Amino acid sequence: MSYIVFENIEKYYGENHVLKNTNLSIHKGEFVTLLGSSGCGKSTLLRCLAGLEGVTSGKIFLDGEDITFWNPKSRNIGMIFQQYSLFPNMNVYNNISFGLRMKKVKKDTINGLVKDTLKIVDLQGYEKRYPYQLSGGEQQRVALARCIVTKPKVLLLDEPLSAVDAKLRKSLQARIKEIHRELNMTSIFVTHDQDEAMTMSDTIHIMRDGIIEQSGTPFEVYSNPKSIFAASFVGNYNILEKDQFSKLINQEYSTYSKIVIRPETIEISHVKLESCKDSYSVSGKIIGILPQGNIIRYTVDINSVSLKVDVLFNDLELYALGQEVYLKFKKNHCINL
Ligand SMILES: Nc1ncnc2c1ncn2[C@@H]1O[C@H](COP(=O)(O)OP(=O)(O)OP(=O)(O)O)[C@@H](O)[C@H]1O
Repeated sequence: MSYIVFENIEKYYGENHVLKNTNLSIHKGEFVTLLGSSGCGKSTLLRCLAGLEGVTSGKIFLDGEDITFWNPKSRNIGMIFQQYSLFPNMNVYNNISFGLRMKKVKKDTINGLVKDTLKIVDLQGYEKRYPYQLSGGEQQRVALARCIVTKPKVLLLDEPLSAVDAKLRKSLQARIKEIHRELNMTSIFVTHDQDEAMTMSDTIHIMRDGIIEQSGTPFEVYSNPKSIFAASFVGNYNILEKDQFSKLINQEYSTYSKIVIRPETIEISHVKLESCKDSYSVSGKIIGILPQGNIIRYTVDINSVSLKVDVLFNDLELYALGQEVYLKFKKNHCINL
């Protein structure tokens, strides 16, 4: 049975129709990511679950109970935002213990819980520091500690890493994943960063304009996007019109769809690559070279059609602008959408 269920959710802000008959089910212990462009309703969905916003219509269930009209406190849901939102006048201990003190938990119990939680977020010894004495990453870990110390049923993370630099972001991603595994806490993560979604999630829900466009494991949505929108969100697909594709393979291609091909599935060589029944072989000229970390992205012109090809940046062959090259790609890697 699903642990969290959004059932036919409609949400209007005045005239603005934000959630449009949104349906979504999440299992207990799952790490789920909502991935979508700015303004598509990701935060609104989280805020409705936390009870910070009411829904216009529809129902929300948590652990078998209809919580649609429950007040936020009784839902037992923790939420972390992009802004660290710590109390600036409280030290780390008091920030973390705040929720427990409000619940009138015994002092000894609080001490134990804060100590255990500081260990989980790797901040032992930071109890007396104030937020201004912490780095951005440390502040975000305190915010995480403050949230998990009350053992919420669900952890909501609304772009918690968008304000930290790229390197720290990677290590916090890993830490959040570890904590999720240790505590087996059902978590919903919001991002518009596809790499982050791929790294973190058991399931990705791609959201578009208030509806869930596609759901699946990172592998499923990456290897089998169901729409051009989904393809443009996960991976860097070559998206070709039918006419362009026909020009590319130099034969009439008889579907009315668009064709998408992932750049890393295309083989490139300076020698002719023999075609076979399950693949296409073409030749073209390098018209663009773009190093991207450990990958080089070549743009190749084939019969006036541009194709991006990604190659691992190792000590194998490099190609020069203007060079004639041969490409080969499998027919089952050409996805019709
Ligand atoms: N409190 C509010 N009052 C009125 N409109 C709002 C309110 N909160 C959000 N909106 C509008 O609802 C729409 C969805 O906003 P939401 O914050 O859910 O999007 P999002 O997908 O989380 O975007 P982002 O990635 O930019 O955070 C936007 O058009 C936004 O302007």
